[in-house]
Amino acid sequence: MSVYTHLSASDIESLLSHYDLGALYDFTGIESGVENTNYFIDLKSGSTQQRYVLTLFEYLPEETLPFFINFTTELSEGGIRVPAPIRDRQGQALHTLKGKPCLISPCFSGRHLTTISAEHCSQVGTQLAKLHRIGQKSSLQQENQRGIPWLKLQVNRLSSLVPSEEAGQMLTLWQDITSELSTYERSTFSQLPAGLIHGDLFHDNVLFDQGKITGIIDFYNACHDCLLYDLAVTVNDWCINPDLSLNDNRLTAITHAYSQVRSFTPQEREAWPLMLRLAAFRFWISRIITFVHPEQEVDKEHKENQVLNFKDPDEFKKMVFLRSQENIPVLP
Ligand SMILES: Nc1ncnc2c1ncn2[C@@H]1O[C@H](COP(=O)(O)OP(=O)(O)OP(=O)(O)O)[C@@H](O)[C@H]1O
Ligand SMILES: N[C@@H](CCO)C(=O)O
Repeated sequence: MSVYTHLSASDIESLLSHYDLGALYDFTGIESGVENTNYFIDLKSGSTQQRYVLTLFEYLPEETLPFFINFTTELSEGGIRVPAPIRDRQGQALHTLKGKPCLISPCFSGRHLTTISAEHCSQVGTQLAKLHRIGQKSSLQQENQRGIPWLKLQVNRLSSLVPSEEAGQMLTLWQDITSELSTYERSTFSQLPAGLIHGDLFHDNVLFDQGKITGIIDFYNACHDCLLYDLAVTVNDWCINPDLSLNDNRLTAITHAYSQVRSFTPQEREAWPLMLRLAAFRFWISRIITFVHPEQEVDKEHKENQVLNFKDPDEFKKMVFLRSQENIPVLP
């Protein structure tokens, strides 16, 4: 279970003393999740009971959190259902508990999907495009911490840590991607629409209740980057067959719904196949670092926190190969 920092009722009550949300009635550690400690906290105010999510940040430094607080607040004000943190009596969202930064957020009903349909993908496409429209207008700043320079650094570091056959595959795939990128560099890529993106819109970060999206969570990879990259990350998780190839129906549903809100540019259509490979490569590398070589994470302070929910890096290695071989449908 991914509760790395254990809290008592009095720990939570000391935090709640800054807010007017009600009295602690119950609390439960949340088992899913990888990086942070999350608790459901049930509060009672008069005869009303309300559930919130308390997140303790195990790795993210405190100074990075205002961006996530402000971005989710902008999105929420723009009508997207995201967990904009709740502010205390002084208007402050960020607190510290047991030496770790923490936030209280609204809790959405429902669960993430275990079976994904084209209709679900259509809803996600619409919400992602709306999120991007807000993200394009935002003046908030946040670099992609896992962009091209990071990938380059990690490929170099990991090639001496992973088995030699895998190191060879990693270098070859990376060279293929970067050489294709360099041919695009001046024209296509520099002209791709960019803005703030979610960065990790896997299906376990979207909650559904009775077939409808109730909330998009986990903005801790949000940053400024190409909007198309965010769609590629999303498609590589939502629109795949069991063999990881692209599922045509779901892909059509997500891309058409997206394009109803924000039209794709000719440069985006051209860059799409490469973007799918780049997005798959990014998660291959981050999964190796998180799950196979966690000692490579920059923050050494928390290395006693063994990662509890394993995600297989090899799925994404296989996907990078597949995306360069399969026929990629043109964007609408
Ligand atoms: N606002 C929310 N409303 C309802 N449930 C939530 C909310 N935030 C988190 N959860 C629940 O907590 C689980 C873990 O949250 P999350 O995915 O943010 O974990 P994490 O460890 O912070 O991130 P990651 O898994 O990407 O490392 C979710 O799968 C969901 O079940
Ligand atoms: N969504 C990521 C984990 C959290 O960033 C993955 O599946 O590798």
